[in-house]
Parts: sequence; C-alpha cells; structure tokens
Amino acid sequence: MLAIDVKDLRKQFQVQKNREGLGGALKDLFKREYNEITAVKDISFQIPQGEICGYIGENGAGKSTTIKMLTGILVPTSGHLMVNGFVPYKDREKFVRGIGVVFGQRSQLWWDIGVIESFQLLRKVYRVPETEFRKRLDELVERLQLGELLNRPVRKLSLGQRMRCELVASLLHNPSIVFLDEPTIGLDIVVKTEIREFLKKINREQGTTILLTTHDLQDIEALCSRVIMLDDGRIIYDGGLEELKSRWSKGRELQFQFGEQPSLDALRGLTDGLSGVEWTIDNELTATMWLPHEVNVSEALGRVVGGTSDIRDIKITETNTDDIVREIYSSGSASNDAAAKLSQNAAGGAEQGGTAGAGGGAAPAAGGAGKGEAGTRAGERALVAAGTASEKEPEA
Ligand SMILES: Nc1ncnc2c1ncn2[C@@H]1O[C@H](COP(=O)(O)OP(=O)(O)OP(=O)(O)O)[C@@H](O)[C@H]1O
Repeated sequence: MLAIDVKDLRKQFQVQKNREGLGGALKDLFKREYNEITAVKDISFQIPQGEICGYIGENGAGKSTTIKMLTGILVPTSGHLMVNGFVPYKDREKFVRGIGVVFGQRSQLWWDIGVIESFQLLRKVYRVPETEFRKRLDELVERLQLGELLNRPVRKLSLGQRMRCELVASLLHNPSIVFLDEPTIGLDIVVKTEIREFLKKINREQGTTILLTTHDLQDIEALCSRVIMLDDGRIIYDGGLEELKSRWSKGRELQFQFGEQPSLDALRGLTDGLSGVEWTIDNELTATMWLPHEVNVSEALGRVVGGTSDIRDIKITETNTDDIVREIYSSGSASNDAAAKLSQNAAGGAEQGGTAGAGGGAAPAAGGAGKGEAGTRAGERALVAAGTASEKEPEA
C-alpha cells in the first residue's frame, strides 16, 4: 500500500490587501480586497510504505504548506490526497493515530510541565493503552537517552534535549508515517548524528515511512534515497539522490599525489584531446584534475597512470549535494534549461517512486472553507494531536 498518494494537490491562500492612508483604511472597512497566493501548484507524488523521502526547496517553496495538508492541518484548495489510507482533513480522529509529526521550530510539548507529563497527555490524546505506552516509552527513552530529562519542564531543556523529546512524543503511539519538518534545525553535529541514526533505525526495524523537510542537505545525504524538490510550489525533481548528483553535478575531481613535483604542462599533455579536462597544481606534490561527466573517468585515469611513474595516492571527489542544489536554485530552474532537465528526471523519478495508486478519492475542497483558530503553537499542537481539522486564517 502507498503511504502517501498525492494527485494535483493545490493550495491557495487569500491574503488581505491593505489600502494606504485613512481613506484606504475606511474603504477596507467596507470592502476588503484580497490577493491570492498559490503556495502549492498541482503537485503529484507517491510514497510507498517504508521509504525515507526528503522534501526540499528554498524558503517559501511550499514545503510546510504541503506537510500541513498531508497532516490534515490545512484543507487543500483542490486535488486528491490519501495518507495511510485516509483523507487527512476528513477522517481526523482515526488518521492522527497513524501519523507522527515534528515541527522543528514549534513544540508539541507543554512548556511548563515535566516531559513525562506531556507524554502522558499525548498518550491520552492518542488513546494508547498504559502497558503499551510504558513499553514503548522505555524503549524510546533508552534509545534517545532521555532518562534524567523526563521530569524536567520542557522550558528547561536545551534545544537538542527538547528535540529528542519531540521525537519521542511523535512516536509514542507507534505511527507508521512520521512527518519531520526541520527536525535537526539549530542542533550541533553530535545531536544531529544521533537523531539521524535513530531515524534510520526506526525505519529499518519498524518500516516507518518518513517524510523529511530540511534545509540541511547532510540530513538528506544521511537518510534519504529519494528526494522531492520544490520550487515556487511545483515539483522540479522527484527521484534518487544519486541520480540527482550524477545528472546535476557537472563533473568530478580527481586529486593525485605524486612522488615528485608534477609539471602543469606535462599533466595537460597527458589529457590532451579530452575535452573540458582541466588541471590545477595544489601544492608541491599534488595536482587536481577536473573532469566533466562526458569524459570517461577510466580513460582519463588510464592516461595519467600510464604517463606518470610515481603516483602515491588518488582521491575522487564528487560535487556534494549542497553545491548541486545551490546551483539548481541559483540557475533559476523554472526559467531555463535546468527545468527541462529536471522535469525529465521527475518523469524517471515518478516511475522509480513506486506504483501508481488508485487515486486519492478526496473531493476537492474549497480553499476558504472551514477556517478556524490555528496558527499558535498550542493551536497547531492541538490540531495535530487532537484531530480537529481546521484551516489557518490567511495572514493580513
Ligand atoms: N497562512 C498563510 N497565508 C498566506 N500565505 C501563506 C500562508 N502560509 C504560507 N503562505 C505562503 O505560501 C508560500 C509557501 O510557504 P511555505 O511556508 O509552505 O514555504 P516553505 O517551503 O515551507 O518555506 P520555509 O522553508 O521558509 O519554511 C509562501 O509564499 C508563504 O508566504
């Protein structure tokens, strides 16, 4: 079964226009004018159970809006959406029992009470039987080394400690899908690594599906085999991380360490005729060859090895994901060549991403319908936990 099945999903927000001056304010009193912002523009993707998928994009690309629709906090303007076999904003009560959510920048824990008391409250919200809760809590506490933190109020925890508690809170009811929105934001590398290892483990051992939104591409490298990349509300890439790297990195670097000082001319001579290959001397004994993807590595390597007598070491470096993604965004993907290249990938990625589902089954909902209180930290927590579908009031 598909964990997540999204088809032509769209979300528009109406944003109030404020007219200038007193006259404008008076006019606003009688007749409001609105601008429409389309945060998510008819996106489609499917995530099979047990996958860890990275959901990335620049600020304002539409990631959080998607996650909020997937978790039932926001009602889509149109499109179909099935998560865990439910339409998130409809079958709230049953739906929330199967999902876990961590919004890295917001807490789902109550600030002033002990961590354990927050967990107890969540146990009641999710209706987890006490014995099951104890067993699960002990296991999670041990894995994330929360022991002595359990009785402290959340406000006294460090960010790293709080984030470990947030993860436990999202997993207490043993959800089969976890949505993580920036789970490692602001954490030091030790805690980041711990959290990544923990996520890998629950995915491996329990088959938990994870959708991960992050600006930290190291998270993606460490965890995700698949990446969905958004730009201005549209999916511009959906496929494997390796494929993204190999298609998008322009080339790779081979660094050679020689036994004696190399000459730039001699090195250039060795790769003569291999178009695009460039050499730089790094220091007395090392030189780096930059080679575009079109040039066969073994041919270039063969020429250097065959033409020099004393190679001590060779290092191959791929362009890393950070560089690639930065380049995709800075090239203005929606407006040039890059977009075409990426949409080709997207087609390939969709095939790879899993079997086509039976479709969402959710009737398109009117974007403006069902507005209610949300937006506050507690509001969002309550929405996710308690299963009250609601919609964020557009911001003025
Ligand atoms: N409640 C809202 N009312 C009006 N506009 C909104 C609302 N929520 C989001 N938007 C707009 O929708 C667009 C997408 O926002 P979203 O928060 O989904 O982006 P994001 O990719 O999560 O960005 P970030 O990485 O900064 O969190 C932005 O232009 C944002 O201003």
